[in-house]
Amino acid sequence: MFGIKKFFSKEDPRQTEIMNLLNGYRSAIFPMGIQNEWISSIEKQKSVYQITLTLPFAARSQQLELEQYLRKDNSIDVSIKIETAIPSAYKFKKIKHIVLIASGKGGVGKSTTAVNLALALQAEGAKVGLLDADIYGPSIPSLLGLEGQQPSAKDDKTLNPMQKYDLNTMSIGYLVPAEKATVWRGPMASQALNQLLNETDWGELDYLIVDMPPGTGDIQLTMTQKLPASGAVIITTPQDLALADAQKGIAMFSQVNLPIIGLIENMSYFNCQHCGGKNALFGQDGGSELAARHGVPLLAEIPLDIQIREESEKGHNIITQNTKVAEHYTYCAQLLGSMLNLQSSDTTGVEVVFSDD
Ligand SMILES: Nc1ncnc2c1ncn2[C@@H]1O[C@H](COP(=O)(O)OP(=O)(O)OP(=O)(O)O)[C@@H](O)[C@H]1O
Repeated sequence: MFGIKKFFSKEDPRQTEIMNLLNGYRSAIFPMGIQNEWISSIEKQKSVYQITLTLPFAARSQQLELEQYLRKDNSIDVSIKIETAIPSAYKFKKIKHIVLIASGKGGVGKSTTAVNLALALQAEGAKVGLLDADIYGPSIPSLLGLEGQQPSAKDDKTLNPMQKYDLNTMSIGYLVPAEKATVWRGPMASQALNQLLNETDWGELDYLIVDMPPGTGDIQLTMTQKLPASGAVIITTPQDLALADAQKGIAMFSQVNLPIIGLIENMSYFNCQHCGGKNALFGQDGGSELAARHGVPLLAEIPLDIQIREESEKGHNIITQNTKVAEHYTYCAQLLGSMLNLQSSDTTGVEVVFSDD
């Protein structure tokens, strides 16, 4: 990485002050501040300092918070531009990170969360693919409004991914009628996943988000072992049964030494339309307690929201609609990228602790 100093036109104490302030900034997304090698340039144009940051994870919309921080407490007039350059150690083909989205139990909103996280990562500046590994119940085609469409062949051996909202996606649902896949036995399902992963021309991706089949049985374990993943995100709801199954998911990934990037509690609460208050209809704090018990980050508490269900059913992109609900996924995507960056950095690895219970 380049040193910031060479971009200074001449010694300006304000530039050093900005650098120091950015180094000292702390938030959940930047637990260790903005590092010097991420500051590409600081240039004064008229009275405004133009700052370009090149981050190793996708967090484009952090620009506003950082500008506010520099302006408010330190009265520096700044304009920040955030670029993304995720370190390019390819884990598989030209894919930098494969991230598994899993749940111990069906119906907790795993696929919906996988799609919205993929879209949020993309909107924040990453190049993203989405692989539907839920061989028995593929829902990615309908969540992206691509039902009934089929991918084209690149050559005898390779398929072009289906594209929607700038995501590259592949699903068994594009290739086989649903009733056929549901009768497949474990080895066939696992082989189908292998083919979807290996025989798709994914192109260059920062993240490949994989929507795993629900559950923690042999099929999920075999699939996990076959995927060269960087880590897993577990989706749960606050209900006791879902939490108990999420715990089994944590145990399954620990068995194969796959880091848990974090837990997402979906359908956490409901915003009452009348009083505006939060209604914890499925229980309270279950996700945060489970995360704390296992030493994994809680990446988000996503509300039960009618807009999520309605827009998902229509295959719409809720992330680009700038809704309140989109903010949850955006923040979660930034946190996921930041955690993954910390986990994959040699010097600053986050220790993930698994307890026996
Ligand atoms: N936060 C939410 N608010 C409202 N509805 C939601 C939310 N999350 C998911 N849903 C809805 O819940 C239903 C189940 O979601 P989804 O299909 O994503 O679950 P899943 O865990 O992937 O299910 P399966 O395990 O069967 O594949 C869908 O109708 C979806 O629109």
